[in-house]
Amino acid sequence: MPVEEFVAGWISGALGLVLGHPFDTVKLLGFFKGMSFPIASIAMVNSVLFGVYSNTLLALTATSHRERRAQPPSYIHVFIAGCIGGFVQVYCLAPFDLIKVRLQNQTEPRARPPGSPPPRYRGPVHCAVSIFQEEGPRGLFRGAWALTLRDTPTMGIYFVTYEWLCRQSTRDGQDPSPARVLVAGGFAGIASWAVATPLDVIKSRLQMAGLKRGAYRGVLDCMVSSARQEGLGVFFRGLTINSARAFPVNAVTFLSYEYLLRSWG
Ligand SMILES: C[N+](C)(C)CCCC[C@H](N)C(=O)O
Repeated sequence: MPVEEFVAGWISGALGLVLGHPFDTVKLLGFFKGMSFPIASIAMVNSVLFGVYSNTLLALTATSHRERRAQPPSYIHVFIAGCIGGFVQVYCLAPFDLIKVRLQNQTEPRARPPGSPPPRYRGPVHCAVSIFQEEGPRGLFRGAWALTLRDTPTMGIYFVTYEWLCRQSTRDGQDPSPARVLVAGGFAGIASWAVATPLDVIKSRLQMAGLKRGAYRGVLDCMVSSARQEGLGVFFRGLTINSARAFPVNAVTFLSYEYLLRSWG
């Protein structure tokens, strides 16, 4: 199994993340604080995504990434490979994403009034250990089903949008220009996040609900009760910030992925 796609996915995920972190944190001070945990986790998750995607395309079309400009795969193959990549990466992403959501949802120590109790989780490792102890090993996968529903089809959309935009105004057999790759990567991020946002809202609610037992019975129950209480607008919460973040993150991720692979021949 060719591994360079895994390595390129690793590095490009880390580079994309550096740009996305301020959007993820949305706190004006300390933008780049606490980045080592997301870098390590997202790099690994991106490596699995791009590695599985590329190797699935190899299995489906018998073309390696070097041959794919001369013999472009069909969009249906790109979509299937993207869905499989998205499905597999969820099992890597789920515990990291849960920890990220739990940490981001606790009030910053400097924002709490004096005398209030200390934050529940002291950092990523403490958070993982506490979830394991308080909610069991399965607790670390809370929201994983919603994450699977969110990422399987939308990663297909992600790679199809990228390929389609790259092929526009690029002559057959030629590599797309760096500007093309940036734009295609950026819009691939926006398109996939636009479709992913409703399930992203549900996923985060299920991940937080682990703290209050019995809050929701599952994905459907969470969808119905959120919509009943807050209206359909609830499914679009965070759409603007997700899209604003998605453009730079995915532009840089695809640019570095493509150029790392090209530079390795
Ligand atoms: C499938 N979904 C839309 C959720 C994500 C697609 C882009 C993934 C990228 N690592 C990012 O964080 O933007």
